[in-house]
Amino acid sequence: MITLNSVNLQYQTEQGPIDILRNVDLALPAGERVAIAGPSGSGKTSLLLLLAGLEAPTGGWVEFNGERLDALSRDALADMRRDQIGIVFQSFHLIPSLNALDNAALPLEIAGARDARSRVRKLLEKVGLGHRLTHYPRQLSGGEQQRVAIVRALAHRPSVLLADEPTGNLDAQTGAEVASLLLELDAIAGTTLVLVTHDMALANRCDRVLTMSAGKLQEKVSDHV
Ligand SMILES: Nc1ncnc2c1ncn2[C@@H]1O[C@H](COP(=O)(O)OP(=O)(O)OP(=O)(O)O)[C@@H](O)[C@H]1O
Repeated sequence: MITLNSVNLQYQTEQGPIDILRNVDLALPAGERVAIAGPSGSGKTSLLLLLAGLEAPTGGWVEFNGERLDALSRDALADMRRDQIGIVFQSFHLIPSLNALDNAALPLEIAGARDARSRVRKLLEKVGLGHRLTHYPRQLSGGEQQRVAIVRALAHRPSVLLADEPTGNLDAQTGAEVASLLLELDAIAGTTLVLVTHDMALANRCDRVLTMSAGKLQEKVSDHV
């Protein structure tokens, strides 16, 4: 279970402080899939950064399985991120000089897993990239690159997958295929999913849809209202 408790996030700028997140409460039971929609600039990415422990709230606190992140040492927080969290970005963020297999295996290898490459190879085969293992990112389509990125994010079996517009750079059909793979792998692993997306068809495939508006989080009201 992850909780955000009266979380505020404020940035200091030359024009003065700006409030990015305002009094956000959220409880994510293990295995739940939550979509977060909302206009550009409303604070969705900032929310993911807080959940990943990459940003600290300026008010309130984040809890991960009963432990407050602000009570963890820097090393403990880094370990928690490495072991428990996977992230998929809109623009893939693969390393250009590594092939698909090496890209996807990198976090596992850093974590010292002995079976990293065989585990990742199996996952890449599962997402239909068995024939692309030695291809570099520039030789892969956007959809293929995102599939590599999804394998990279899930290979270490994190308890939480954070996805920031994972289909945002893909055409509709490729996006739908990548989304299906992401949801399928997530379901098999039972990973908690927080998915930021503008795509309401994708959002509605999650258990719950929340909307972010000017730094406030709300349960989405029905489309038909
Ligand atoms: N380090 C920072 N310093 C100051 N302002 C920031 C910083 N990071 C983000 N912001 C501002 O915080 C607000 C929320 O940004 P965020 O990226 O969370 O929005 P978003 O909902 O994810 O938007 P999008 O859908 O366009 O990705 C924006 O107005 C952004 O300009």
